Amino acid sequence: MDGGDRRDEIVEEMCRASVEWWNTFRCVEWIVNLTNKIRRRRKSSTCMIGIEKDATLEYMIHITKLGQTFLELLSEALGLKPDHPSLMDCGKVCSLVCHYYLACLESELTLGNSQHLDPAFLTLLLTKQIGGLQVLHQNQWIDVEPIEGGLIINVGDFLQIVSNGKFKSVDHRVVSNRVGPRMSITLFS
Ligand SMILES: O=C(O)CCC(=O)C(=O)O
Ligand SMILES: [Fe+2]
Repeated sequence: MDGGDRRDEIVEEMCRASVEWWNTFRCVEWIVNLTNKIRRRRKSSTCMIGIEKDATLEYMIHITKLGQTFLELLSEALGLKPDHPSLMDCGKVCSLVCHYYLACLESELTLGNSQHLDPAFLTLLLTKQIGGLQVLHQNQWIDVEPIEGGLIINVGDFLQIVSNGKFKSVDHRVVSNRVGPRMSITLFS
């Protein structure tokens, strides 16, 4: 993803998102292509506690690149050059976190993940089918529906700082579900 023909349009949408205080983005179809590519190479991978090590490493490489492309687009949305160093140095260090939320019969009594902001530039979140993520927008919790084969990208604290508050760190939480388990893989970049 580099925005291709739609690059200008995407940058404009990002500007609008910051003005309207939506700091959650959806990146569709990216995962479908990547999963197919990784699957073709699966045979050579080594299993580590049920997680395929090679596939995980390959996923990290691609998603880190995607995070950097996203930062380029955000730079442009801030009126900077896409390779502006202050933003390009961000996103070089990242960590991958996997969450496993059990189904909960009394889901109204608890949360999967309580209200918080992410201490990162961007959070790139992969989750399938089961919802639960909510973002706080104008004092209301809004459901962020998972997109099959897509990613949810949230602005974190550091991006809020380097953008002088133009992009806002997303206040979010994960509610519990009666169905499950729900899994998510988060890259903090
Ligand atoms: O599991 C999710 O959907 C969100 C996880 C999250 O907010 C986090 O890892 O910081
Ligand atoms: Fe988070």
